[in-house]
Amino acid sequence: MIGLLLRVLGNEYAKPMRRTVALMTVTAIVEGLLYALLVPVLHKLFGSDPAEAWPYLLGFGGAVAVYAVLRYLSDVSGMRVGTSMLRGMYYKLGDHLARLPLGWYDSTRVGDVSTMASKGLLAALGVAAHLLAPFISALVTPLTIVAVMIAYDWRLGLAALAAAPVVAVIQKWTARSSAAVDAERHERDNEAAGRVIEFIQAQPVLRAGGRTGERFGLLDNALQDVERTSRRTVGAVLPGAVSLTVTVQVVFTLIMVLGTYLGLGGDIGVAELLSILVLAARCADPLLSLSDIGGKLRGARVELDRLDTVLRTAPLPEPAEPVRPESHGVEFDSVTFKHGDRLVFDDVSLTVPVGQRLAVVGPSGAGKSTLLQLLARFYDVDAGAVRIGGVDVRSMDTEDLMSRIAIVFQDVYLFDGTIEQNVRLGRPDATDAEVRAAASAARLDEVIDRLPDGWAADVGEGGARLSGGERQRVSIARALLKDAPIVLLDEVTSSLDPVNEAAVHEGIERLMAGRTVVTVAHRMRTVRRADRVVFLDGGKIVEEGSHDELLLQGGRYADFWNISTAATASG
Ligand SMILES: Nc1ncnc2c1ncn2[C@@H]1O[C@H](COP(=O)(O)OP(=O)(O)OP(=O)(O)O)[C@@H](O)[C@H]1O
Repeated sequence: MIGLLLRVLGNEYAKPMRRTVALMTVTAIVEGLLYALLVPVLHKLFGSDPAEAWPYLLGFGGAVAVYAVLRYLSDVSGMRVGTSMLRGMYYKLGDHLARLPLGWYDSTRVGDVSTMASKGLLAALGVAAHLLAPFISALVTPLTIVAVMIAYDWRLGLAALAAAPVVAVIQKWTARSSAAVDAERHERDNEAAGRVIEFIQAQPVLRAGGRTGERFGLLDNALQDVERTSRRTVGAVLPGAVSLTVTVQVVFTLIMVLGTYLGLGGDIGVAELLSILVLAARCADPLLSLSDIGGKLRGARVELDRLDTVLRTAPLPEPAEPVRPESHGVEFDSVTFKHGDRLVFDDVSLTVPVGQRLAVVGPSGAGKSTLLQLLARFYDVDAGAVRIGGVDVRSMDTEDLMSRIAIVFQDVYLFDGTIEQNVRLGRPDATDAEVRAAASAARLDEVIDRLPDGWAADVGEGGARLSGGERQRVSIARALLKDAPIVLLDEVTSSLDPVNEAAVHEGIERLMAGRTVVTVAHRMRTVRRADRVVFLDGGKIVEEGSHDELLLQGGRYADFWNISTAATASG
């Protein structure tokens, strides 16, 4: 477990961790010796002169004081290591997430990463701060007591020691039988958490569609799964917990019977027997807590394993000697790309010369958005190359690549902050005048004028306080401020109101001016203004030319537009 923690976090924590474990072990030994001091105390108290117990009682008091100090120090040390690990883990996870390919972030990751950043990291903290000390104490204190018992009366000591292998076997057995269920339980918990988020987010759609019952069903199923796996977890752990309790009770009874036998035979006195029984009882408590601590440690292990898996996910390789392109034409050279088993591009080639506009059209699922994603290196291609200014994007430094591309997606994400902060993300070092110029070019100024707090208006989480068209305008202002030579645009499919539509269109025209542009196009006027159009389907470019040429050809593109325009007209 500690090995896993150190692997996940890095070896810089090895030294403080070793120190903490050593301190906790010494504390546990002192705790065991403390109980051992009860033997002479009881011996003297039941002896001929009970006053002789005083020096031992004072010694006991001193030992309690030493133990208290050690306990304090080891708890503080555990807490310190835990919190510094938590901080380190946050940074490590944050740095790593920032380097993972953007394609890694599909919708299922949100739940995973948020669970990891909360439960996973707290598990790491918990191991050092809360679980390690009781775990070490539960193992070392009884062993120390047994050592004292052996020194005192080897027969009774050995009887107590007999518990050790049985306890070890039970612990191993419980760990093994619960491992699979623990992992499944974790999956189910995550799934249920995801369903709850989905259920909350989908409320407007569900209510509008009157399908709340069905969705409740999905959530119900997930919760029932959680309940089922919880029951299985209890089923897997219970035999171990019961066996542990029974073993401890059996050994205790054995010591009592053996002690009574030895006492009756005159081998040991009442005081000795009483002392041994007190020691045996002190052994039992920490041993019994082992099953509880073991369960918590196993839970922490599952979280740490998942964290480890994410941290081992390789970021896209960075070139040793990055190349900086001189110009900004873009090119797909015999690109083949798969999403899992789905072949999205099969040997696709296209070029967009500097300053030209390419519109990408095709049926749903044809790979239009993926084309933009490959240009921005969300993923690496499986064969062929994507080039910018003749340079393979894999040979470019990622930061450099991203600085040359402005992306406007359909779904705009805004951070919970002011409009100004959100626009400034495009270029954090821009002057106020530049930010305002970009906002006005994106027709965002009229939105700002309407809002009571103007520039300082808070957009809410995800931009919830703005309309879809207004969010688009913020995103266009961001892209304008960035002033990148390449623009990738995923045109909004949902219809905007006429005012927003005109404003968004105007902003986009300004954004595209003089830049190399690749647009996923859904509107006739976007396609008309493009220099060239490609029609994607079945992993290939099936038609290519200007809008007018393609319409004249009367092929797939013409059919596609006739159907879409008829649908728009009738809608
Ligand atoms: N993250 C992903 N994991 C697996 N498959 C994916 C992923 N993203 C997209 N796909 C698949 O790749 C194919 C192309 O998807 P893409 O989103 O590029 O299509 P599109 O032409 O933009 O579709 P639409 O017009 O509906 O947005 C689809 O079959 C889709 O199911």
